Amino acid sequence: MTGTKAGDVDTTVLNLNDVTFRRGETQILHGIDLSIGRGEHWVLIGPNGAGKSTILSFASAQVFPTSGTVDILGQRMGRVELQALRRHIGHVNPRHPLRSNLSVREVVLTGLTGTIERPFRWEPSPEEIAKAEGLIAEVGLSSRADAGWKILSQGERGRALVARALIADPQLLLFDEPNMLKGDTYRASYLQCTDFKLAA
Ligand SMILES: Nc1ncnc2c1ncn2[C@@H]1O[C@H](COP(=O)(O)OP(=O)(O)OP(=O)(O)O)[C@@H](O)[C@H]1O
Repeated sequence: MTGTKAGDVDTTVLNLNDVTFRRGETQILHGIDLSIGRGEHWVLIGPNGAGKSTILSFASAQVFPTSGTVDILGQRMGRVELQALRRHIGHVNPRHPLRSNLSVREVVLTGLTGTIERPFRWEPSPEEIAKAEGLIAEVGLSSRADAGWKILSQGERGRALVARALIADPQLLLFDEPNMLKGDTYRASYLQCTDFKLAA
């Protein structure tokens, strides 16, 4: 879909080649080719149920396609350790599947481990905590840093997820349903995203 050459690790951050996705008898995606180069900004637009979130689940190294290949940051899914790959991807997912009641600060810190839950025995460094606090302030959540996930509003969760997505200085930043972020938060996160991609 772009002029970027597939497999060009230096300039291609994401490459989907002839990807299909099937669940049961239902063919959800078929024959998807998508190549995204470093520094490019893309928007996926389509009707409800078209498969946008499913494509983002491949791009974020969360879900394997039924067939076809997915290369993320020069690494082929199925041939790399997914958690290591996820640490380089910022994914703002409105269906963030957190089960425990981590605080905002802890959720943001899971961006460093590439996990949903806080890993057993993992302790962030003082520098990492300071970075989390800075991002929490940037998304306007400082007064909620100790609040548990379960009591957060949808908008507050969205802000926390933006900070989580940015904390590891990702090489690939994905927003699912960015319209859940309103006003200044959205603008701030978008500017961060733009700065990052221009610098990459
Ligand atoms: N694991 C699954 N099992 C069965 N069906 C699935 C699964 N994952 C996705 N689907 C179906 O695939 C279709 C595409 O879903 P997806 O969430 O990717 O759409 P979308 O384009 O993001 O939609 P929306 O704009 O409504 O968020 C939907 O009909 C959904 O029900």
